[in-house]
Amino acid sequence: MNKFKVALLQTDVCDDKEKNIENAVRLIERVSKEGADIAVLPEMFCCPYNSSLFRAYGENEGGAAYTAMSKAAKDCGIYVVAGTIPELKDNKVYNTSYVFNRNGIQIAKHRKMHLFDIDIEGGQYFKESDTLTSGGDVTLFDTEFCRIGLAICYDIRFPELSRLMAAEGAEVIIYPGAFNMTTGPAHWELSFRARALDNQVYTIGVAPARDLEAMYHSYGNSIVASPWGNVLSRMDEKEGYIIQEIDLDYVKKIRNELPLLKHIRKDIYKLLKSK
Ligand SMILES: O=C(O)CCC(=O)C(=O)O
Repeated sequence: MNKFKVALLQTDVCDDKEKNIENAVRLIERVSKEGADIAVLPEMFCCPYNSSLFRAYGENEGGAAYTAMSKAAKDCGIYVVAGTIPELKDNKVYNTSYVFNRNGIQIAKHRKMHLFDIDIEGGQYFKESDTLTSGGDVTLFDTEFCRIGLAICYDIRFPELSRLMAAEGAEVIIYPGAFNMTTGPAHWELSFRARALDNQVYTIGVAPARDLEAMYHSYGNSIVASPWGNVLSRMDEKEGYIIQEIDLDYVKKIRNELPLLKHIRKDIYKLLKSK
């Protein structure tokens, strides 16, 4: 099985958690009927992207959003990368992505590792660390197709993380994300292309649709970049979805023709996990 289809669900996110969940389920059902194998939701798909709201919209593992995503995966027989959900645990809040297999069983969980604390003059300010706690694990999961790496938005800016995932066998890396109107136009596509090119993987980014009434303006532009570094699919800012075929033979072809990963000089430098 060298090919599979991934659906990027660029959802509208409103201030009603239940409506956001229903909307996600509706789109999962739709893309599963169109033959998608994996459905990917955006970062904070059930919660407005606003630090002060994460706790109020949060839930323990097994809460309403979690359960609905697991059920949708099982009902539709599709993998669901459940964007991210604010996860409550021991009085902390994490920005967490869960993955469910075709039976609705959780097979992976990534807590955002790099918190998005930025202050760009005349542009975007955001401080996730006001309310969020960072995760500490590199996350990969296996499907019948290939091994897939999972990270969240700002995590893409740290090339060591994607290189670790490629070294551990990832051929695809998925990033639920939500860049903004300052950094999105400047760095979103570039980051997805760069991580894809460096590691000779497919990179997939899924963002919420843009809502100009919201406090945070998502850039949208959900994207798939190829192991050659070009863009295969890219949306605009509106709600919708795309289904992109992923060809794993192409990963092998690129890695054979331009063997970057074999040419790493491990005798001179090494990337080490510190735990
Ligand atoms: O890295 C960026 O510019 C945006 C990151 C972001 O929005 C996030 O991590 O949620």
